[in-house]
Amino acid sequence: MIYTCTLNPSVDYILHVNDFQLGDLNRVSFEAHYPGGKGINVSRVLKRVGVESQVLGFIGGFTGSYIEGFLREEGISTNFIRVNGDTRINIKLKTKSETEINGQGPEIKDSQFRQLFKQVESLQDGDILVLAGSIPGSLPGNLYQSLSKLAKKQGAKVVVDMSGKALLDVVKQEPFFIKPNHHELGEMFDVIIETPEEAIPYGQKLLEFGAKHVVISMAEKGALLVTKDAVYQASVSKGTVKNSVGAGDSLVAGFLGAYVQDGDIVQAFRTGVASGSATAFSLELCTWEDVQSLVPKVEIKRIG
Ligand SMILES: Nc1ncnc2c1ncn2[C@@H]1O[C@H](COP(=O)(O)OP(=O)(O)OP(=O)(O)O)[C@@H](O)[C@H]1O
Ligand SMILES: O=P(O)(O)OC[C@@]1(O)O[C@H](CO)[C@@H](O)[C@@H]1O
Repeated sequence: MIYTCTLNPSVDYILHVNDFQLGDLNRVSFEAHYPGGKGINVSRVLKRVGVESQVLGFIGGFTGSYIEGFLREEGISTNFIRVNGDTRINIKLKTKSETEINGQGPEIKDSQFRQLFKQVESLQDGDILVLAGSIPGSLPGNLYQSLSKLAKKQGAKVVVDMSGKALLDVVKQEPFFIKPNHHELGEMFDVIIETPEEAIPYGQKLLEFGAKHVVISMAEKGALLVTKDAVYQASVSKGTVKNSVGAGDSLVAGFLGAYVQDGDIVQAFRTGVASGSATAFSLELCTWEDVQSLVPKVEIKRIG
């Protein structure tokens, strides 16, 4: 079973404003809201590509109930831990560019935090645990490291999608797959990474530190897959970007979904990249049809 863990879920409130004026009253031309948070997005896309998963994490209040109900309607299994405060609302403002304002999220108490460890302790050999998104301020910063260690002890594979230097400690737990974007990779090593050539040596460092497969996503420039045997580059097809929120999560879901279905890493990479682009070209998360139409258009070449 695949378990996705979102420590700080959100309701994503999407607003399109044609001619946004800071400090003025602006009227929206389009608005929508969806459950959000990286692990939740991964589970929603997995469902669309035909792979079941269970969503773990902390939710609270009316926003938490909305998320739980929405996922239930989509037929996605959840095992949330309830907290006292309200799950956050994250604003995604699309004007000429995209601006995101993410909330802090509710406080998580020790007793609630221990329940999550119990859930991870019950993972079994062959399970996959996806740890994705930011760690709320009330939880220890090294939480992904401890959860990865525990999951590994249970025989589960771990997938991590997080930003910040803490990923350098998490990779010591030998995650099966990590997906920094090129900015996050640069931040980890205090360098600026603009091109695939600049990214490769740092992807290889993450392998040396313990990660098994590293995908470095580079938005419209595609992505790189770095493994111990080879480096692959994927180029993405051109399209009109409608919403890039969740593109990285869709890459993770497409990769995992294809991997659990046929075990081929390069094909998983191709499906992951197609899924990321399919989401970027949609108003919401990608559908199975969107992904299928882009898979043949992803060009992959071995460059190392
Ligand atoms: N403008 C775009 N055109 C085509 N494909 C895109 C575009 N933006 C993103 N993608 C696809 O989505 C994948 C992930 O995008 P990106 O590198 O922006 O991840 P991310 O920073 O984790 O995204 P986010 O945090 O917004 O979910 C890319 O590898 C690519 O396949
Ligand atoms: O604040 P975090 O946890 O880093 O990111 C949360 C978030 O921006 O990530 C998702 C897109 O990847 C959105 O659904 C959600 O609002």
